[in-house]
Amino acid sequence: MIELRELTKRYEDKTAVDSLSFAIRPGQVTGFLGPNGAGKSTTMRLILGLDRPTGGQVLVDGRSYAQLPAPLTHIGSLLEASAAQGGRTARDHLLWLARSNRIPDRRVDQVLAAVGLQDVARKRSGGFSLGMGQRLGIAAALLGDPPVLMFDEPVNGLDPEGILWIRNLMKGLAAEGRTVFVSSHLMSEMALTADHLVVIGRGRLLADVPMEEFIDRNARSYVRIRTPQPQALLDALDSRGITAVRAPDGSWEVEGSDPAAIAALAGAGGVVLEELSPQRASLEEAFMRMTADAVEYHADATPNGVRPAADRTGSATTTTGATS
Ligand SMILES: Nc1ncnc2c1ncn2[C@@H]1O[C@H](COP(=O)(O)OP(=O)(O)OP(=O)(O)O)[C@@H](O)[C@H]1O
Repeated sequence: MIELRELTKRYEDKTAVDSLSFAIRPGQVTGFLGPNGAGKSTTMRLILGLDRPTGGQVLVDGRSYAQLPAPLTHIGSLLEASAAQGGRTARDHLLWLARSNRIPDRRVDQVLAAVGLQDVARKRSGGFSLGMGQRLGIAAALLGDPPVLMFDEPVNGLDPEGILWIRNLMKGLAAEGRTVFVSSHLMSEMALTADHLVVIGRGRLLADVPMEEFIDRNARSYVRIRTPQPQALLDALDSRGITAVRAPDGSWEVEGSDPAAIAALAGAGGVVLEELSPQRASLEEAFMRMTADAVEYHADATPNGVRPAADRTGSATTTTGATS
């Protein structure tokens, strides 16, 4: 378990992490989301003792990182910026880490095999591709067989097979009862991987909820219906006080009713249906809605960055004030 208590980090006049309190629990994958500059990497660095908090504290299995006798056996991590020394072979890099954490040498070959790098174990990591480098970083995280794992943007640079591998790895680690904390900007991937979400914006906690609840609370779900008999459909729905709204593409949308209930009403009214499909909001949609006010860096929506003249008056777009 990782526990943050009123954790705060200020850099001069910038508050990167603002009184964050939450717990990352074992047995599930917890996704860590936030717009650019929200404070995710800073939070992860504080968890690993790479930065000193301005206020509050963070504990890994009840102790601060500095109090952990062999840290890699308590928490394994892959940070975006973490890199092996390019002149060393993959195996030597891991051996060096293992020995400084009292981990037996044989574990090095186990983790190299676990991440699929056994064939290049004796090659210098400087020549590795981005994906191979990520795999080496993950091997290092797994080295101490730790109960807590933390990954910052782990799928960066990985091909589809690598992304699937990471997803299954994380789910597997959580299923073993470990604490898995992962940040990513890839919403579709996060939706497939995480059970729980922690969302921050401008250093502050915005949400700490199960994935399903986050989507349900922050985005719209509805049933989409297509019929050649719209009036008959509206009448059938109206008999139960259900309202359908016409979408621009000619379909009808009903919120707050399940497809089975609508099918039963349509069937009873003899209404022909060409489509009846539940439309579940995406994590991306929910995330955009929740963090709209916490986004510091907005880009113009136009392809060349030049807004249409009509849009150039008033206070619209570009960058909002970044103070918190
Ligand atoms: N060493 C530092 N000195 C000054 N400001 C910093 C430092 N590190 C981070 N910041 C600032 O703190 C804020 C949070 O940065 P951080 O890198 O933690 O965000 P993030 O959520 O990881 O962003 P991204 O998604 O873009 O990686 C940013 O405004 C950043 O500019």
